[in-house]
Formats: sequence, C-alpha cells, structure tokens
Amino acid sequence: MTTSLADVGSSGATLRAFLHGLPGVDRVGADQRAAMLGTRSIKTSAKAMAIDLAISMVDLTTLEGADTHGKVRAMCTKAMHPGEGAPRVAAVCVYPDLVAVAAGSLRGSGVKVASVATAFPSGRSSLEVKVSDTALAVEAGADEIDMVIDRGAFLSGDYLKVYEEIVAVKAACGAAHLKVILETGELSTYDNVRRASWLAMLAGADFIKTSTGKVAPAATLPVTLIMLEAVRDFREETGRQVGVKPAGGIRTTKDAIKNLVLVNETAGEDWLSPDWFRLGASSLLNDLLMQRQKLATGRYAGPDYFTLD
Ligand SMILES: O=C[C@H](O)COP(=O)(O)O
Repeated sequence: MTTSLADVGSSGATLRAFLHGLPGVDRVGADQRAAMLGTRSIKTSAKAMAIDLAISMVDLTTLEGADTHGKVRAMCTKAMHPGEGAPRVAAVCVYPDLVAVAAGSLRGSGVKVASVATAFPSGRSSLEVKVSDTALAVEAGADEIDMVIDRGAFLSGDYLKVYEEIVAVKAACGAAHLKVILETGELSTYDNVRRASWLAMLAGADFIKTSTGKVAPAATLPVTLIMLEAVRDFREETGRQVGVKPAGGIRTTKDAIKNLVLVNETAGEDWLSPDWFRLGASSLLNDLLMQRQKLATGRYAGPDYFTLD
C-alpha cells in the first residue's frame, strides 16, 4: 500500500491506486476456507448460546411493495418478544415510508429501526434524491440507514463517485449508523468485493453489508469471509472497528451458525455482538425460534408458541 490512508479520498487517481494496490483475493482459497468453516460442528450447549446470539443479531426485515402498517406493527411485536425467554432482535428493517410506524411500535424497547434508503435496491437516482431519502428516514425515526452503492459507477471504475456518495449520505445520517450495501452479487469478482469493502469503510461506513436481498447470489459464505477479513485488516490499519451484515438468503439456523463460526475464526470474538455483526433476514427468525424450542424441549413448538410469517 503506497498511498497514505488520509489522502485516499482526495482524488479518483489516489483512490484507484489504493484500491488496486490491495492484495488480490485467492478465489480457490477463499471458497475452500469458507466451505471448511461451514462444516464445523458445535456442541449442543454451545448451540443454545449460538441460537440466542444469532437471534440478538437479526435485522428482521420486510422490503416488499405490499408491506402494510399492520404487517410492520406485527413484525415489531415479534422483534421485541420473539418467544418465551428468547432475546429481542437487533433491529427491524423497513422501507423509508414505514419508518414512523416501526419507530412508534418499537419506542423504548431497545430494538433499533433500520431503513433502506438511497433509491434502494437499484440506487439509480440523483445524489440529491438519495440524500433526501436518507434525511427523511432519519427524521422519521431511523436509527440506522442501509444505503446501496452505485454499482454502475463502481464497475466502470468511477470509485470517487461511489466514495463521495457514501460521504454525503453519511453526513445526512447525523447520529444514525450507516450500513453500506455492496450488492456483492453484482460485483463479479472477489477482488471487487474486497475493494468495495475498503472503499465503503474509507468513506465512513459503520457497517458493510453484502446484499439487498433482491439480487442472487446474495450473502454467500466466501463473500462474508472476504468482508470479515476486510474489517479485521481495516481496524488493524486505522484503529476503527466496522461491523458486517450478511443479508439475503439466510434462512436456517445452520446458515446462521455457519456465519457465527466465520466471524469467530476470521474477524474474531470482538465482532460477536449485535453491535458489530448482524444477519439481515426476513424468515430466519422463525427457524431460530423453532430450533431453540426443539433444543429446550426435544420437540418442535406448536403454533401458539410464536407466530409464523
Ligand atoms: O436485508 C435483508 C434482505 O432483504 C432479506 O432477504 P431474505 O428475504 O432473503 O431473508
């Protein structure tokens, strides 16, 4: 790395030099390591703890055109009280126009309100619209903003445009935390995933997030591994810790536990907390609750234990 980190965002040339100076990702190595860590088994006693930790890291998400106030309120109730003895989830994630509904339902509960913004999921809008989308969501009560990067600009090598957009959206966030969605399924290479991770962190991301959930492949284990390496290396270089949020396609307790093993083995236990690792998912919570009940009682729960959605 020849460019100083303080200068990196000063021009397109320095940014490009820095990002292209990052070591390349060994694709075969990353795939194999993720597959190997994904087969690790954990003891039954550790499994109960892992399930509760995973529940506490869920960003319970609904991002459908057909979302209603009623659906969001019901989700919020479930987020606060997922099941007997189960911890609350980390956040409820909704479109900007539903932030006020979620904020009203979750007030005082400790569950955060997250909102996608910046013309999610495509990001195809002017910077002015993206900044105002963000500001309105924050004004309505969002604690966290999940923005998308401009993949068109990134893939055509206009890193400065992507960087400056993130800086502008971060400023519009005020006290709200910013999660930057890379949409890794559109980035083509693992080298690009590493570059986009560093770009987002250099521009001020509090979290880097894999996917919108609208593009396949979404949160694969190798991609999450590369992002966890990036946050680990970024902290080593700068002293600043950034969180990671895989999102999209994480549906089972097995998937969640594989992710936790990956966190522990790659970034380390400093990231094993909802402050630094989230699982963005619409239906994962149901499976975590079912497996939790199975572990405690030896049988799956009846329909009155928790709501299935
Ligand atoms: O951020 C979360 C995703 O939009 C949810 O995706 P999912 O429905 O595949 O769990």
